[in-house]
Amino acid sequence: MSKRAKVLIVDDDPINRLVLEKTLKAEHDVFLVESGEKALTFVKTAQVDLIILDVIMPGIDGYQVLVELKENPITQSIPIIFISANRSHDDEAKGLELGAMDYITKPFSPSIVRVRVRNQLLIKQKNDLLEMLASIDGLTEIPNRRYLDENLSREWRRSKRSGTPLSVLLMDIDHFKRYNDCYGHRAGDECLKNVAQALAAQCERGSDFIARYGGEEFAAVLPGIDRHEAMEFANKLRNAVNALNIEHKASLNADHITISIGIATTQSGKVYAEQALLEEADLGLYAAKDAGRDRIVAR
Ligand SMILES: Nc1nc2c(ncn2[C@@H]2O[C@H](COP(=O)(O)OP(=O)(O)OP(=O)(O)O)[C@@H](O)[C@H]2O)c(=O)[nH]1
Repeated sequence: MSKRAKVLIVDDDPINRLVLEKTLKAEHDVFLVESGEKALTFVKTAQVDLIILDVIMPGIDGYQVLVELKENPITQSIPIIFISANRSHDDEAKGLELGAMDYITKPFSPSIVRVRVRNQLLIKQKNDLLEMLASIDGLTEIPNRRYLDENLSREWRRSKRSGTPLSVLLMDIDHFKRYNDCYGHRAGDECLKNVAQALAAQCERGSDFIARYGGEEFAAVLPGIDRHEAMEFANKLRNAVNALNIEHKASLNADHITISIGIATTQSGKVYAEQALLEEADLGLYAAKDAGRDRIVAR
């Protein structure tokens, strides 16, 4: 791995904790907790790349910790290696069936633990890369529709649970067919790429993102942002595209590339359902096009 991985060791036996720490600390950043409860609290606030989990512990046991980690979308992809004095095949099978990546029996060989941890971290790194590649649009290099659908769904549930607003923006490049016809498809691709990068560069908060919705359409998902703030953000996006000043002599509304934007917010008098949020933003976009393009309409 290019950077040191963070490995959490969960074991109620202080000697085991020390030996595991000594085994791994030359290669990884190691954190130690002595119970399942503390492990669950730890992963809520700290990012962890791998967990070595004792099975038998006072309080909640390793199996239960694993079940809870797998139920939480934030922790479900952390690889878990069980470490246990239980040498029965049934126990090992149970651990693996619950979703552990590996099962090591005590007493363990430090050199084998080191290699097994390294292997699991490599698998995790490759899985993360695949996941990332599957979520990025090949042309514009911003998140794709798949990423949008998954994350909008999650943000919508979070907004519903917490009662905080969620705004969605749909954007479309104006008269893009005429741009392709005038400058050619390759120039059209280049234009899409530049517009996408300019839009994505406006997302300063980690929770906001802009994805390619399809063709020459983009969507922004803004958790915690109300209608007024969404309007301000949309203005920033529109200005950013105008500032690119990409010549478009075939456009019917300007001499350069412009975008139209529709906005929908969960708390604008109505509480929209997840899909209705996109449909409302689309109605806003349609109204912005209808009113002359290069403008914003909030629903
Ligand atoms: N170059 C390029 N063009 C694309 C891509 N995806 C979609 N398009 C083009 O985008 C154009 C969209 O055209 P329309 O939906 O008619 O809309 P428009 O010309 O932008 O007009 P308004 O939306 O009404 O302002 C079509 O000509 C598509 O071929 C792409 O990946 N690359």
